[in-house]
Order: sequence, then structure tokens, then C-alpha cells
Amino acid sequence: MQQTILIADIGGTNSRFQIWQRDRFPAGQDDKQDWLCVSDQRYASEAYETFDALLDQVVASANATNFQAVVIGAAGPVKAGQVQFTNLNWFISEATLQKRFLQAQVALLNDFTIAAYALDSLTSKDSQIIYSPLSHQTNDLRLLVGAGTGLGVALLRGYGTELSVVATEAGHIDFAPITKQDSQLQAWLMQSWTHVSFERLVSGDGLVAIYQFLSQQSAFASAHGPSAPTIASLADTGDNIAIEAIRLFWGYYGQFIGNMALCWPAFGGIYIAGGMAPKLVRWMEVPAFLTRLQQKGRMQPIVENCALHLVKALDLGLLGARNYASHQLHDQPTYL
Ligand SMILES: Nc1ncnc2c1ncn2[C@@H]1O[C@H](COP(=O)(O)OP(=O)(O)OP(=O)(O)O)[C@@H](O)[C@H]1O
Repeated sequence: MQQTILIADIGGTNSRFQIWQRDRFPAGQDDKQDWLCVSDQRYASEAYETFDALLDQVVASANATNFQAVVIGAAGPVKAGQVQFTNLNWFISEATLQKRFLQAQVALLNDFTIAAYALDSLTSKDSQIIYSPLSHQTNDLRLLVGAGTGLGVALLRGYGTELSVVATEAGHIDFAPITKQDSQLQAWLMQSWTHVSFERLVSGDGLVAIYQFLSQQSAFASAHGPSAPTIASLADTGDNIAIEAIRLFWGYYGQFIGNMALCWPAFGGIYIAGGMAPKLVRWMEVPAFLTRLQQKGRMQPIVENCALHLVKALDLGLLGARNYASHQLHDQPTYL
């Protein structure tokens, strides 16, 4: 019997869909068949008015229709099987998906929750250690943090089939200025938003905002001036404002990760994922990044005990969704 799954990682900027198939042997026989990717499509999210409009197109162009599992990771808080996207005017309902894919096991989860199910499958090529603690205190707590269109955080406890994941909206905690320049940046951002969260700085638009602040623009306007990829290209050509903007971006990213480690002492490791880190890693000054991450006063030793991994694999969400779907279809206990 053939099994077909539809998986998706839906972000504020990019929507990624894959269809995988495998031959499934009857129970009791060797069923460790490899999945084969039969479709891999990427779309610009904002080109579609609704998620359903995009899904119509994906399903119409797919050469498979009979899915046994449909797993969707979405960039927003999932409550009672529904998600309103944080950085996109989209809505998804698990019940509507289930009606559409009647035969399938359908799951709608937060994108960082689903990405967390990929961590145990990462190989040494997929991630790089950027900090290892000198002394080791261990527990099974891990953190997945990632800046892209937004700033996502998931908390992991346990491993393998015992893994449990807690989705958070921690990217929306208040930004806390440390230097005079940080305070000026915060005040400048407060002209646009009453709540200046870390996501306002540690995200694609965040990098744009920092650049505009340094360029002495009167107020933030996401459509004005260079985009985040252009700022990265400008830095490559030696543009001082772009270089400084990326330097500040990494500092705020480090400060945020350190705050997360104080809330959840992740002695099992902190994994930095999301679309931006791999693209800006050449500008990461590790000592400066670690200083801002670990400078936590009397509680610095807690943060210093957390190893830091930079995840280079860009398809973490899809890998996690495939693991999740595969698990759903397996005669094994589901994830906790
Ligand atoms: N070369 C680059 N340098 C810096 N930032 C970039 C680069 N390319 C894209 N970005 C920014 O990365 C962000 C998209 O990241 P990502 O691919 O993780 O998106 P996403 O999964 O749609 O986001 P999310 O899941 O946070 O909603 C955009 O804000 C974009 O401007």
C-alpha cells in the first residue's frame, strides 16, 4: 500500500509545501521504508489573499490527491485548532482542513512547534556549534529560537517519541534597552508602536527598522528604503550603516536568547533557526554576540551553561512536519 502525505511550513513571507510518498508494508513486516519527495513547491505568501486560495492551487497542481496525513505548521498562535497569522492577514482552521481532506489525519500546529520535531533528525552538517559550556550541567530542556518574518520560540522537553513541545509567543516580550543608543532606538520605534517587542528588532522588518533608525529616517516605514536582503548585500559592499545595523541586530538577537535561557534553562542546548541567521552568519561577531547573550548579572552562570547551535538547514519546518506525519501514520505511540 502506498502512503502519501502533504506537509507545509507556512511563514509570513514564504509558504513551503511538499508531498512525500512511501510504500507501506502490512503490519509486522519491515515498514522502515524511505519517504520519497514527489513535489516541493515554494510560494510568496503575500501573493495570495487567503491560505485557502493558495491551498487550492497546490492541490490542483499536485499529481496526488489521496493523502493519508496533512500536517501544516503556521506562523501564529494556534488556539482550539485555529490560527490567525501574526504577520499576514491569513486564517487557517483545522476543522475546515479536515473537511477538505476527509480521509487524512490532519494536524495544524504552530510553525515552531512543528520545527521542533526536526531537531532529533539533524545531522552534523545541518547545524554548527557556536558555543559549548566549559562545565556541563545537563537536563533535557532545549530551546528552539528563530528570526524570520517574525521571532519564534518553542520549548522542548525529552527526546524521540517522548518529546513534548510547548509553543510560546516569547518573541513578543518587551524589548529592554541596555545602552543609550538602545533607548533612543526604542523611543524612535514607539512613534510607530506602543508595544516595542523584541520581534520589532529581531526579524526581517526589525533589521529594516534598525537600518532606518541609523539612517536618521524620521519614523519607521517598512516599504521605504532597502529591504532586509538588500541591507545584507549593502553590508557586503562595505556600507557602514548596513554593517552597523547587522551588528546591532545580532546584539539584540543575543540579548533575547539570553533572556529565553533565564526563563527556561536549556542545558540540553539552544538551537538558533529561522531564515535570517544562516544569511547573516558571516556578520556574526561571536564574542560580542555572546557578551550580550550572557551578560545577565548574578544569573550569568545559568546562561553560560547552555550550548548554542546554529541551524543551517533552512527546511526545519518541513523536516519536522514530515517526522510528525510519519509518526502519525506509524503504529507507534504519538508524540506526547
Ligand atoms: N539575505 C537576507 N538577509 C537578511 N534577511 C533576509 C535575507 N533574505 C530574506 N531575509 C528576510 O528573512 C525574512 C524571511 O525569513 P523566513 O524565510 O524564515 O520566512 P518565514 O518562514 O516566511 O517567516 P516566519 O516563519 O517568521 O513568518 C524576511 O523578513 C526577509 O526579508
